[in-house]
Amino acid sequence: MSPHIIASLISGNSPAAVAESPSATCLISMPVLLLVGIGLFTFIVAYQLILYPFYFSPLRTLPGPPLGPNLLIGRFGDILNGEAGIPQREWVKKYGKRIRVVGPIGIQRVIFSSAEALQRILNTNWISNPRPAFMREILGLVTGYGLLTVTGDRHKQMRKAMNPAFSIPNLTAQTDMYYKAIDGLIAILDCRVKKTQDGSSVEVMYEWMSKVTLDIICLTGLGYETDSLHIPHNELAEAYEELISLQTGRNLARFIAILSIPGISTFFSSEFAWRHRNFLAKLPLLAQTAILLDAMHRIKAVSASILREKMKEAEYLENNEDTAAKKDIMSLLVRARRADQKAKGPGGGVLGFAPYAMSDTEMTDQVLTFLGAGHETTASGLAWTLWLLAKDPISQQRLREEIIPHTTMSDTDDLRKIGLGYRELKDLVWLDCVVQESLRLYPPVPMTFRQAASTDYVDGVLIPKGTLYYIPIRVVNTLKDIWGEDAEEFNPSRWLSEKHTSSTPPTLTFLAGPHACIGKTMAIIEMKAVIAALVANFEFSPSYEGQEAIPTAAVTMKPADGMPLRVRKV
Ligand code: HEM
Repeated sequence: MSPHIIASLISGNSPAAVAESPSATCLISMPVLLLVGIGLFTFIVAYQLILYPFYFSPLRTLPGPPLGPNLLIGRFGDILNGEAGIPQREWVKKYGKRIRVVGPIGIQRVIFSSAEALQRILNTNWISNPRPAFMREILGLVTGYGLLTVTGDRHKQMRKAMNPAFSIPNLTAQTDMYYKAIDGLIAILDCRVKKTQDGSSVEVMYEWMSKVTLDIICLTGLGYETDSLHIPHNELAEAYEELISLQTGRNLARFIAILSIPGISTFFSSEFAWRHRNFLAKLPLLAQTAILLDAMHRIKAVSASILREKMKEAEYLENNEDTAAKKDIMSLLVRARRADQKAKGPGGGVLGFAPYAMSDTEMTDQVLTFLGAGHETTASGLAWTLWLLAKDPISQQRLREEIIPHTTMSDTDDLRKIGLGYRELKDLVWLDCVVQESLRLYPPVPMTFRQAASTDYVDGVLIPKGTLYYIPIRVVNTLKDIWGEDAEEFNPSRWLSEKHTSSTPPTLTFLAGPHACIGKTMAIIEMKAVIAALVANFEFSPSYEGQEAIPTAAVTMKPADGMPLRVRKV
């Protein structure tokens, strides 16, 4: 129906008369168009928020929590205000292992927690269930567009190129590199404890863990000395501190909303955006983005310079046949790339196709990925382990008794040095039980997402293309039918039983399938080395009566209060 006819119906004039009077057409048709627009908008909103999820979606028959008091945000409020993974755990307990949750603006998430369903999503059909775009955009901005953001064939190639650098022989060769930072931390804590009158000091343990893990990952991953334990103003340490301070659930929700604007992540990655960050900071909602851009710019500059150094070094080693080659992961990758290029010749891969070799940009992105993926996760894992030991003095003492025979007392100070290698750390049974149990109960990455790229049947449920899967890492790690009635309690002894000493631990802490954490073994060995040295020298207890842990999660699950603990020399 043309606007003239609508206008004539309203005004009572003939359509022709209305058509001849442009001002009348304009006056009358505008409110009508406005009404039609409002009607259409209301319909779209109602369809998205209510009609589709509750009357048309094939997922509507799945059990799950009711929509909640606020139509616009769905159950998102519970997730934002609750402890990481806990609202989901309660829903799984109440509604079962296949549930649907309606989140903000009617977006549906499906939570599967059976082994079969997760196997299908993460392993068998991993290519059709990639990380969703919003997640790749966020990870790309803070950890570079490396292994964490690619999928399919590109991921397969990149992972194949990187796997050798994470092999057991390489990790074994690296273990002694941990101890410079670990010994530094022990000496600092000792000094702080000695300064107090009662021989005990309250230390914000997450901060110390963040520093020691940054120093270790920089040295083992990049061959770069940060020494953030002694030099708090180290440029990399400062930039990461800023990034970590941005990690709150609310900021994450804000970033997801902003990054859903098409093209915005390319803009944020540009030099132009960084140069105009002060202007961006003044715009509503973008203040945090400006801080993020600035921190990432500084981290990228350091990463690029590290890579340049590595390339020079690799060239020098080739020409001088030096045997003292560096053992850090980045040096190994750079040397492997040169060897590969040399063997196949320029453009001379199989059947004339260019062989796969990471570009310089991809290599810089891997530097960022190691720093982003390997630093905070391990720091969180360590802080939670110390917390659990502080609450369980018997397990803590048992651990000390296991470790002390493997230590030596230093001649210069009264500190115990451990210096244990890969194999010895792996063989300490109670240490293994404690670390595995802590990673089960407080997984540093409590959940992740996948998105169905095509329609599929999972666990008998028709999953439409585009459906978001919430991968419930913390929920699966504490399922009572797998772990027993004490599934939500800290009980390291459970790892002594035969059932749990099989080579495949049934936790999802490092995920499963082709995207499972490449740094798993490295992280576990590093955690063991740090915990062993700390517990051999110090006793940890809660810093005040009635202290509770407050896990907060954006990407990693950290203690909201930084985990203050009382530290006393043993
Ligand atoms: C306790 C410490 C750690 C935990 C709990 C952890 C956990 C995880 C999880 C859950 C994922 C899968 C994320 C997803 O697909 O959505 C992952 C992937 C990854 N992690 Fe870790 N991680 C830890 C330490 C490390 C370390 C030390 C490194 C490297 C130096 C590292 C490098 C990576 C990389 C590169 C990926 C992407 C793997 C791929 O997609 O192929 N992580 N990690």
